[in-house]
Amino acid sequence: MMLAGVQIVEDQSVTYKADGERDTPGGERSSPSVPSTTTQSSKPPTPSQLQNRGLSRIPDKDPVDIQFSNITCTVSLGINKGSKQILHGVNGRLRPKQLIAIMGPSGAGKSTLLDVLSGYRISGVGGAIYINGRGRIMKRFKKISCYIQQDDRLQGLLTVSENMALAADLKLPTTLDKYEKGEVIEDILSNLGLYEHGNTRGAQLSGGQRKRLSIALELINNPLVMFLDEPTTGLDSSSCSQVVQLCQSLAHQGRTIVCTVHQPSASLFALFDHVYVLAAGNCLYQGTTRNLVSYLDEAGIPCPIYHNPADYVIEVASGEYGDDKIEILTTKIDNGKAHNWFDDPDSIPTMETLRKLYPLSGMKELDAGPGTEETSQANQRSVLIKRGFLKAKRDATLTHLRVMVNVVVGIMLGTLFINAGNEGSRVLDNYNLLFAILMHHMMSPMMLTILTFPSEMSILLKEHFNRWYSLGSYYISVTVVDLPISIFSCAIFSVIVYTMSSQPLDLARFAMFFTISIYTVLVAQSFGLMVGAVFNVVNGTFLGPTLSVPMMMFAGFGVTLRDLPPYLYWGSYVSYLRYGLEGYIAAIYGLDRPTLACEGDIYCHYKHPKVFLKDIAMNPDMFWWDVFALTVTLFSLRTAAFLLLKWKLRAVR
Ligand SMILES: Nc1ncnc2c1ncn2[C@@H]1O[C@H](COP(=O)(O)OP(=O)(O)OP(=O)(O)O)[C@@H](O)[C@H]1O
Repeated sequence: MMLAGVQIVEDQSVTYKADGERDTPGGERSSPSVPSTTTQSSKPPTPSQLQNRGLSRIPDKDPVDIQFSNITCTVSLGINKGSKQILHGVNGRLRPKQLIAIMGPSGAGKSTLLDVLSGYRISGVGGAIYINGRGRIMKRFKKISCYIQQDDRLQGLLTVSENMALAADLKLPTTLDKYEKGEVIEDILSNLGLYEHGNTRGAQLSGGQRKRLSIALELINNPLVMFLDEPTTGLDSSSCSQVVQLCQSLAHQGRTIVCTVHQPSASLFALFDHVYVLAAGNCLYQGTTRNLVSYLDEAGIPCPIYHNPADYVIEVASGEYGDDKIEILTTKIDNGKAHNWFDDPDSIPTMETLRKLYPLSGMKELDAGPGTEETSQANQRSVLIKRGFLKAKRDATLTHLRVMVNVVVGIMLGTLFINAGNEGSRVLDNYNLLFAILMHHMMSPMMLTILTFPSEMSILLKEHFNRWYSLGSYYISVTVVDLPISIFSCAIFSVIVYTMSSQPLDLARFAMFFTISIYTVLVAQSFGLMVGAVFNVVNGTFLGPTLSVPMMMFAGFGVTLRDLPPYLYWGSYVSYLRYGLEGYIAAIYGLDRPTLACEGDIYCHYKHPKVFLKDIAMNPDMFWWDVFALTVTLFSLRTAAFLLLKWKLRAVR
């Protein structure tokens, strides 16, 4: 069988032809200038090779046939800017045991179609998707499918083996013991050529290895349908063919594998069984890879000899040969309704036949189980906590730098305000120190969260969509993992600054001081989480500090609470910094602190703490009220951050 300039021979290997006519068996010659590219590495595996290479866990469930009809996708362009339709009622059929490429020029809607088919995109989507003849039920479909997005969202701090082991703990039934899970992991890693890289961290893998690890992670629960967005982007030709050959062997084992590809080389193109070509949201062709050239011929847009048909069809789709050609092809394929270019189109079962072939009773097992995820919430939490601590141990920013910053800032503030805590003439200095401590506890955890959470967010989106865990389990684990690190860094900072600045050496006062410090850290972090969950790094970095300014204004530091205009007094109730500052004052100057010592004979206005407290209009007896207000703020912000995360997980789709 010939594609233009590319021959697909019996064993599906690819050779270029120097010249000559199409479909003339035996008439092919190799050109010295265009050498034969049939090499072992580009050769797709033969059936026996496949048996050796494929995963030993061949899917034991029914293969999946996907049909979609009249799919539209419309996105809003913003307030008063109208909307844009990306997909214009496309139709198609994705047959099982096939590797299917969705192709088209940039902006044609490939990723959008994949998002819709995988169920990732839900807003603005119209049309119908049928799975084995029945309307797609998302909960059921998610159990048999996975979506691997273009950017590899991997845990860079964990090694390949750790990534796999933790994924196995989340995705395989808890009834399997570690040896059984280990066998699954070994099988996948060996087949994907990653076994030797088991001890390499995710961040240190090459592009091709990262892509293979992304696939390996999703293969753990043996999905029947895999959607891959641009799995070859950014890879060299050898890595590209490795990844596509891998997809091909997985497909031929009984899975339905759909990939978007940009502009595959002829040899890569030949590895796909089926192609679905899009142009500006319309279908130009669907059928076997081999039939593409004949299709173009028949449509009167023949592919020139020596031209890679994949390149040619993309040139046509991008309108290089005129928009009328796009229209001709869209009409010819009936926007994806026609199946004439499939192999043996008459044997393609109808929806009714499929329903009979795969009766509803077969879904019983699939529908069993209470949750969407594979394992219980308790198991998800414990695995995520384990993963969180492993990451925290190695995280240079969130853990090591954070502890270092607390030590360094503690020493700096301690040096700057040395002995200010017990000196009657330096009460105002000490007041400044307490405010500076409050600022430190507010800014560093908030900014750290705003800067680091958006990258976590993309992993959360992928893993949550692919049913690794629920948002609740994730959120609890994040909170649990962070708590000891926050307590540890806050404790170090507090001890350093408290002792260096000579605050009263009284355990009760230190405990009060530390309680307010840790509350401030946790509240600021929750605020950062809220901002980080909704905004990207750039907007978050701007909004976090900007939104914190009113909190500082209402803390009672620059303008005392007494001097706040009555119409702005409400601000002091919502500012957690007000409770923080009041709490610090209660810890240091409350509890009937005796008169302070004054150095020399100078006049010490504030050597009587009561005078100072009166001037700053703060009541030292409000400590427990402050703690209560901070507790309420903490729980409110944590709940708000959770709800915003939940909203975001849906809103991005
Ligand atoms: N949320 C959105 N808002 C506005 N336009 C969008 C949105 N999402 C996608 N588009 C537009 O829809 C078109 C199709 O996008 P899509 O990402 O599906 O294309 P693609 O074929 O995958 O392109 P590429 O190969 O470059 O990734 C593009 O013009 C894109 O700008």
